[in-house]
Amino acid sequence: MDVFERMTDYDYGEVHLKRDAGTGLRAIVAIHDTRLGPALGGCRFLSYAREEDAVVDALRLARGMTYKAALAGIPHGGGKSVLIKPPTPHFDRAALFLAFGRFVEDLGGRYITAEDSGTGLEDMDVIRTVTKNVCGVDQRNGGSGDPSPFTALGVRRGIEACVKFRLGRGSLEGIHVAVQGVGHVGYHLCKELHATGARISVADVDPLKAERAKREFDATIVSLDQIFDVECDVLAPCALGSALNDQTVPRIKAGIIAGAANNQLATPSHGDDLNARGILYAPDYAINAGGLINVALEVEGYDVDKARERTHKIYDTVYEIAERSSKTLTPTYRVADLMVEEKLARLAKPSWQPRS
Ligand SMILES: NC(=O)c1ccc[n+]([C@@H]2O[C@H](COP(=O)([O-])OP(=O)(O)OC[C@H]3O[C@@H](n4cnc5c(N)ncnc54)[C@H](O)[C@@H]3O)[C@@H](O)[C@H]2O)c1
Repeated sequence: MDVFERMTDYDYGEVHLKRDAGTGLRAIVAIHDTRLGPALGGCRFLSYAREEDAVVDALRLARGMTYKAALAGIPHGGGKSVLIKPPTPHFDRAALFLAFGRFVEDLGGRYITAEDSGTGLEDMDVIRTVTKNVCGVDQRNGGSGDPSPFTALGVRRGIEACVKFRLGRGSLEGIHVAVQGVGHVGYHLCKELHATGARISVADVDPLKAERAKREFDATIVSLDQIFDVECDVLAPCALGSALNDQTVPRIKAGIIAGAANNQLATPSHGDDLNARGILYAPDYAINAGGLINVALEVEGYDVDKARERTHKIYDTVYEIAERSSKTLTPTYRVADLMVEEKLARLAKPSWQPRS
């Protein structure tokens, strides 16, 4: 694999690799941008068929973090770490995460790690014993807890911005929202929506989760496939990535798409298709930043009121994207990228360095 070619593809200057024979640690830390502050991003612990896939995953995800943090106004750059899961089931997990924590510490504060796929609070608590450059630790240790309610709050505010912009309505009362996936975020989103008087339809592969939404929020359950055909005001994808694809985009009846899932557009051209159909799409990384806003506050000292206050600002960000898109006839996903690129280009200061 040509690492430098991949770094060029993803516009990188800095990728760190670490191997620790004693624990089986094989770690990649990708630091995409530090102009706004130290790179912040989760740590994945997964099996990969090829090492190249792990490196590309880190590069792709860290770049996404730069955009998400910059748009949310968080003083951080984008980073991500990928730990390749040892092939043998018999490894000492605590020792491995301790070795990773030391690696993070050696990076001198340029990268701050957190939970991601395959890692949990216990792993962060292990890392915390050897470095302070970690967030998402246990609430008993000053951590920020479950990010999902904050992500859901941000999505509700983003939906409100879209409804105001597109329908001229200052409230969600009577607005019909179809929620795909009522897991951690989708459940809390339904709770937020129900409290505002919105009408809710839901679909989930897990019938118990759909039933819970029906019971608690008077939601109407529809089949997994039908969720894209619901005659509603807002479609909120809150399940997996690529929900907006060749099969689904032509069927969507909603005038607004605003949900929590990451990477909702199967390809950028699906964002163009939505724009051509006159559907207002709230870019995923703009609207789902509440969880990141919440966890990032651990770096300066966690404060739940500040987390809520900052998450509420997602309304303004999404509204501005909708306005600029409408004025410039540019798809919203592209407007969001441009807003980040303009912001980063304005920064004259050099990359963030630790205080001496
Ligand atoms: N948890 C957060 O704070 C957070 C933050 C930012 C982005 N996200 C993104 O939001 C999405 C949801 O995250 P989560 O933490 O709620 O995950 P989750 O796994 O708790 O919930 C996802 C739900 O979607 C359901 N689902 C899966 N496939 C489905 C399908 N085809 N149709 C309908 N339902 C389906 C699952 O059964 C599950 O209930 C993910 O894309 C995640 O990356 C989450």
